[in-house]
Amino acid sequence: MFKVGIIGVGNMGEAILKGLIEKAGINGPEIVITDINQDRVKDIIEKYNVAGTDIRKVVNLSEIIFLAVKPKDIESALEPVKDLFKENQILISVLAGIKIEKIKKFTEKPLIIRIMPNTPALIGEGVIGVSFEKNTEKKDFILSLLKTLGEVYEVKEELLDVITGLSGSGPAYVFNFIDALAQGGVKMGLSYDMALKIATQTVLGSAKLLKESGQHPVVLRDMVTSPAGTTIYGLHELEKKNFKDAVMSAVEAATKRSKELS
Ligand SMILES: NC(=O)C1=CN([C@@H]2O[C@H](COP(=O)(O)OP(=O)(O)OC[C@H]3O[C@@H](n4cnc5c(N)ncnc54)[C@H](OP(=O)(O)O)[C@@H]3O)[C@@H](O)[C@H]2O)C=CC1
Ligand SMILES: O=C(O)[C@@H]1CCC=N1
Repeated sequence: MFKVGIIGVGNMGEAILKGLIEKAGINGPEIVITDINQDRVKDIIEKYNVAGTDIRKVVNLSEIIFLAVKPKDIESALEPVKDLFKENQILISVLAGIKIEKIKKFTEKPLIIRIMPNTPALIGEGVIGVSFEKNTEKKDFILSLLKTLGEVYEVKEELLDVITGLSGSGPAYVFNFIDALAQGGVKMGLSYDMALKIATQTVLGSAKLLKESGQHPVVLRDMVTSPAGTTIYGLHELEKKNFKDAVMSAVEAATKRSKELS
């Protein structure tokens, strides 16, 4: 038996895999993976020293199975193996939008858990929303495993859509913001390389200050903003371009899209 099986080792499957090996102390040979993309399988086996096999063996041989295919591929992944699941297994779906109820239509046997991680799980700095199909004595174990990937928030299943729109998709918004900051620096004369480093540290340092100080973001914002100084001129431009409106709408739109995927 393998401790963990992963079906679909794309961006998220690899993030979970790397997190489990580097942060949860699970050894490569205790993990088995499968993917329809054979080049991907080969790469991942070489990179992490995991086992690779077909999906039937992954389902047959794993205690915990992460399902990390795109929502559109759920049927092609689960239909052929639906009769292979066993009562004592745990099936953890990372699929955006796909409800536990839908997964149970394929199989009633394993305990089904839905998570919504994000890519910073690659370095143990993720956010992971989680909903359990039902209460289980395995909950503490699963939560401790997920905590190695980042901060874990247990929520009612319907709120996983919001977590998807906020932290699941959030890294993409943040990377766009960092790139935009850097490009602003380039427009004003810095090299992109230097501007990107400065933008990245500005976001990281601000996030750390917010977290470690426990202060409200508005208090920290006001600490930066001198009367008639530079910052208020910059903030005014963001206000004119509806920055907060744009960010709130992004979370709203992604949340709605997650609901549509079900
Ligand atoms: N990327 C992210 O930041 C996040 C993603 N998610 C969720 O994670 C899931 C995966 O997303 P992501 O990793 O980005 O997607 P990817 O496309 O990068 O990875 C999915 C992998 O699964 C493979 N695959 C498709 N069908 C099957 C099948 N039947 N059996 C085995 N493997 C299959 C794909 O192959 P091929 O490419 O050839 O189709 C691909 O290699 C999605 O459901 C998404 O909602 C959740 C949180 C964050
Ligand atoms: O874009 C997506 O659908 C996935 C879900 C959250 C992040 N990426």
